[in-house]
Amino acid sequence: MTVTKGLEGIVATTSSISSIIDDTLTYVGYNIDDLAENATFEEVIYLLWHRRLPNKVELEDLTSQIANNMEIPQAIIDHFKMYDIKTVHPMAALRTAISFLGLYDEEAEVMESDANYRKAIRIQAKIPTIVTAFSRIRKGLEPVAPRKDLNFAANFLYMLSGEEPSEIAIEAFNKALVLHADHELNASTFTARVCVATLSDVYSGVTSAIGALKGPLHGGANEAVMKMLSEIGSLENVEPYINGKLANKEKIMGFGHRVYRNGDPRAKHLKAMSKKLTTLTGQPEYYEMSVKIEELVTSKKPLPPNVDFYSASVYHSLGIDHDLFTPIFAVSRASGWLAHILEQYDNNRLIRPRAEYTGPGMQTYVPVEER
Ligand SMILES: CC(=O)SCCNC(=O)CCNC(=O)[C@H](O)C(C)(C)COP(=O)(O)OP(=O)(O)OC[C@H]1O[C@@H](n2cnc3c(N)ncnc32)[C@H](O)[C@@H]1OP(=O)(O)O
Ligand SMILES: O=C([O-])CC(=O)C(=O)O
Repeated sequence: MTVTKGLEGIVATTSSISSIIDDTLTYVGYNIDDLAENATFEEVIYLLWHRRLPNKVELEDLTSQIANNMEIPQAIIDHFKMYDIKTVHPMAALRTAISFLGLYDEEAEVMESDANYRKAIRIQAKIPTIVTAFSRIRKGLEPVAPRKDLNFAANFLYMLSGEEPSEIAIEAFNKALVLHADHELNASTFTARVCVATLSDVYSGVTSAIGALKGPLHGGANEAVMKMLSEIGSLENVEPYINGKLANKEKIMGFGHRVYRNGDPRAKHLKAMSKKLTTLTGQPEYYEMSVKIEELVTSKKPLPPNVDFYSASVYHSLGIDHDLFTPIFAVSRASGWLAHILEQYDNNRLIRPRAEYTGPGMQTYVPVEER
């Protein structure tokens, strides 16, 4: 048996959803740069789920299906109100809420592909409502109901703050959603596929994926980047802080990637947005610190920034609480998870690799009294 730690380089499935070839990311053959500049998140959802861009009617249909499904069961709101949620991480709340949501879906256990598609719509539509409701309830505020006249990005920002967001904020948030939507066989997507490959249900697949995204080596890195920026606090402190971390062999969050070797193509878009938004909101120091960290880290190690690095200062500039950064990643990545879940069902085989055993050799059972 040959063990490949972390399954590096192992090709575990075929997929027609997204690809990373020579450091270029495409969704269904469309370069991420093209989509980031031009597409709405709703178009990307359609693209990932249907493997083609929608025409106007198809896009309107998907948009209205999402708008009609954004409300969440009162039980989820009551549940959030029941606990002292100030100490609960929003990713833990989201993981629990998606699982809970499955209890309110009459089709949860129906495995036909049409029913699975309908569940995909419902989950995608309700994720922003869940995240924003949680955020408001823990601040002692009432959740804000979604509005049918706002697009996906605008609705999220509106439900979060209760105020209509600016065009600049909507455009930036939409772009962030587009950039995070899918990423080949990343850890959370793989988790979702492993789960549903047992022919478990869609809610189980998404719940498992949220658990995997939460970790700081994956989606949790964006919150960790913001923690680092806050700890650093000033331009002068960048060098001693980063040098100290590297000397202690600690990881610098938001840097490195399992697949990209010459840089993550999404990072440049977030970097440009970070520059624009931090300037607009009068907090240029967050961008300046980030650039200095990038210069320092890349001068010492072949570790370019990944998608999580500049997204931290982007979300911070949008006035979003730092522990909501990873739930926002989930709001976007749900579209990719759901595409992969549907693809897995379409061509399923149980995913079950092997482990090389390294424990003791054969032993003989000894009764507890004799041990
Ligand atoms: C959306 C996403 O999931 S993007 C990734 C988000 N995660 C992060 O930003 C966390 C920081 N980065 C990392 O931990 C890693 O780079 C990962 C998890 C992204 C990729 O991990 P792997 O491919 O397993 O690389 P691995 O952790 O083995 O690192 C290889 C070498 O580079 C070093 N390295 C990798 N990333 C970093 C980093 N961010 N800071 C410092 N050193 C690093 C490792 O210490 C290791 O060094 P060594 O060979 O001297 O022991
Ligand atoms: O692909 C990965 O390993 C992590 C990543 O960048 C993502 O999920 O967006």
